[in-house]
Amino acid sequence: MEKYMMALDQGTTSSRCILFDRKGNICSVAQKEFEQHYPKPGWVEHDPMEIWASQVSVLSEAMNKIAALPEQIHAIGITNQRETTIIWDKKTGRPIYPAIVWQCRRTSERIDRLRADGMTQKVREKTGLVPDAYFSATKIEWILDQVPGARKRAQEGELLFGTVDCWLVWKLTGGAVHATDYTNASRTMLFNIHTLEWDKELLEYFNIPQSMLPKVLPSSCIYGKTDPEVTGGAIPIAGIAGDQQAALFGQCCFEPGDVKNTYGTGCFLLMNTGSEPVSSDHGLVTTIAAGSPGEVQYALEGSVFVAGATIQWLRDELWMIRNASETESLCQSVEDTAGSYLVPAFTGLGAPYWNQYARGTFVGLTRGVSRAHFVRAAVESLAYQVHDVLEAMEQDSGYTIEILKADGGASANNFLLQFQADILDAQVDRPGCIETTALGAAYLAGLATGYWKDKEEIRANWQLQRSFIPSIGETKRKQKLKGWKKAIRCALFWANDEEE
Ligand SMILES: Nc1ncnc2c1ncn2[C@@H]1O[C@H](COP(=O)(O)OP(=O)(O)O)[C@@H](O)[C@H]1O
Ligand SMILES: O=P(O)(O)OC[C@H](O)CO
Repeated sequence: MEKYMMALDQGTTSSRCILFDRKGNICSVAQKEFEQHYPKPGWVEHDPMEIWASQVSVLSEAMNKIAALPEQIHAIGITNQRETTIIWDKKTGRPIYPAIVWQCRRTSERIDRLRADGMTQKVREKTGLVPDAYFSATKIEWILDQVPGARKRAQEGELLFGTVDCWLVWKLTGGAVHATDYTNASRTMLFNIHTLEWDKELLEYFNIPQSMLPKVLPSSCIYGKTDPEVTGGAIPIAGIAGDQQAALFGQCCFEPGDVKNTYGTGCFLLMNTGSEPVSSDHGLVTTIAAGSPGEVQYALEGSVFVAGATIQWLRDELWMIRNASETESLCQSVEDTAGSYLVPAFTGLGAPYWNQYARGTFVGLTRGVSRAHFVRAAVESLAYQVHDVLEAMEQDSGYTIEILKADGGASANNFLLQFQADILDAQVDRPGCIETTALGAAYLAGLATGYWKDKEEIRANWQLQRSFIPSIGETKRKQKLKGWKKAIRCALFWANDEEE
């Protein structure tokens, strides 16, 4: 009887379930988009029950598509949008507030206060992170402050916190397991990445009771078994990793210096730095990477908040395109952007700028700018943002990045990857399977349960689909980048009335 490895990939805009075989081939896939809520400018929320319902529905759909039985699922690996914060009642299992999504800016001013309190350096040293509303800590604090009675209930042990992986594990195990993994914990701004423990001083600073936090385990280990009521049989949950660390693993970036970039809702460039954390002087964060059983590895990360989301915006708000893939031929239909640049700083700018008050801008407009030029400027903005992060990464790590491994939904766009190679002056490689996030989660679960023997067996599955080789001269490249840097300067501090 054929056995499969199941990956549950709970992303920002959709929930996916993929069944893989031993070669890493996709045998079945099901995907469901869910609703994004924007209750106020800069706020982003999800309904945790909708996340759960969509995840369970794709789980069944993926199995039904190939008539797979529960006993054919060797194990489950979970990967997820990171930082997104859910707090629920331990007894009823009901969330006490919507999920506050990683993109949400509601706690920006709280971060200003944290900086004024002189906490920046401490946070950096302990957690590896640049203080920002992006991470979970201020989101948890906000819910405990704003939901009537929440802090008291948390102190009395009635409430639980979890990132999305933890929420799914809790639901999948029928409330038996409250746990997360090192990679997700390292995104909360409450976890000490050196001691691998929740940090008491930070918990005290944010007034968050430790009793509401999950147990933290390695990414590749058995967390528990699913409730047969939910999955039709008890299946081991044997891997968890935040989606970007899962993609790093799925791309087989096992050695120090290996780099991948995922082009999804945002763009996330990660470099494996091995068993020692490397700290950044150029606006990157230090984070925990997913390791095979028994090892802890670190990564440097540059997070770009808005990437593929720009393409969705063109489709849903501006009605410039009907679907994302249309952008490729539109971009190719014009020579360039006619001198225009789009900076999609819709929720501020992440790495390497970390400017909470930056906002989107479109500059260089002339009467000759057409829809195709606009769309091309939008697609090019993904590549420029990745360029800025990669430049910082080379400075921090001391490595020259000659090959960038690409994945994620928008990496299907050939124009984008060619432009990326041009603007980086580096080769960009796209693997046969761009679902590397899900694949990484499957690998982690498979290594913990013996479905795959070791990393070497996994590495043999990685296949190149296409390489993109730089094709523009240095003068043109520098000229384009100069325009981009000017555009960035226009976007910085836009939403902060006190800054000039
Ligand atoms: N051919 C394409 N060209 C440009 N962008 C694309 C293309 N296909 C998908 N996208 C963008 O990629 C994103 C979806 O990628 P995915 O990896 O599924 O994201 P996530 O995991 O963040 O939900 C969407 O924002 C979509 O607009
Ligand atoms: O869901 P994605 O792929 O946009 O990833 C979101 C990141 O994990 C946020 O840190």
